[in-house]
Amino acid sequence: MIIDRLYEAVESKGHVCVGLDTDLSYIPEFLLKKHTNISDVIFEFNKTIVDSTADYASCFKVQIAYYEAYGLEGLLAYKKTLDYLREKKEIIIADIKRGDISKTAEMYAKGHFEGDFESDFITLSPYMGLDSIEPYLDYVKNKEKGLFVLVRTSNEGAKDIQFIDTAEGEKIYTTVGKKIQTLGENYLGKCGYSSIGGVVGCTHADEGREMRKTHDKTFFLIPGYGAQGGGADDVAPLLRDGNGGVVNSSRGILLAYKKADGKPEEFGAYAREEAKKMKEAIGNVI
Ligand SMILES: O=c1ccn([C@@H]2O[C@H](COP(=O)(O)O)[C@@H](O)[C@H]2O)c(=O)[nH]1
Repeated sequence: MIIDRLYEAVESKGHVCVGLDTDLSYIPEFLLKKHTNISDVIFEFNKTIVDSTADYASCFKVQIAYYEAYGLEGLLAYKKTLDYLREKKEIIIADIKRGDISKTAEMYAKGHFEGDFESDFITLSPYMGLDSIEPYLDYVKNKEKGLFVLVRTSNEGAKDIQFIDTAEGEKIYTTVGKKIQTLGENYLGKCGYSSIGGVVGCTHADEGREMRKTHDKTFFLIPGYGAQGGGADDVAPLLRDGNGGVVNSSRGILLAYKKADGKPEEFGAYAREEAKKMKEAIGNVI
């Protein structure tokens, strides 16, 4: 099961998941000038970030929106980035947040678990129900692939829907979390966690703490660290026995050189330092 690979990567390298949310405005001027096409610019930036942070990262999350935004050139950069990560044997989470009727989901599964855009894990929205997740399950069971389903997201507006009380007297996100854990029990790895994980932001630590208690088999993808205000203390309640989740930081790592007012040529070194600091900060509180 793919979750065993991720669990082992956390054991050996820590919890940091580097987010490759590469907006052109994050890329230093010297790199923008060096190439004539966008795909090469984005890819060289990503390659430097990957090479610089890999020692401290258990996985990389590639947010597809940042690539789709640049059309075909962006998608070419997306593919080159995935190929490079695979070549380096890094674990790839494609943040695609899909959710659709099962026939369409079959095509999303094929598109992101096979071919040009193949990744190890993808993110899904559960809004359309469990039948929208069904088409991915064969890949989870037989093809070493995994899912992270949105449960309690990191954004402020998460409350608008995820906090609505259900007829059973619990919040929608609680119900979703339970359904994901129940479904996931059919896809457990040797590590005790399921290859069907949940997305739980670290910007609301109290709910996270509750969820961790009941979700003993659900591995968490935890966004919200750094740019969204989450820190190591907020992450700790979401982890369990030193494992159980990976923590994403995108802008915090990609833009570390700008925040420090550092030399643009050294953006990789700043990203590395930030990933190292993050790994250590989380390591110190768990
Ligand atoms: O609840 C969620 C789910 C996904 N995200 C994604 O994570 C990163 C966060 O980026 P930062 O720059 O570290 O804030 C981004 O790709 C989001 O789409 C999330 O933030 N919250």
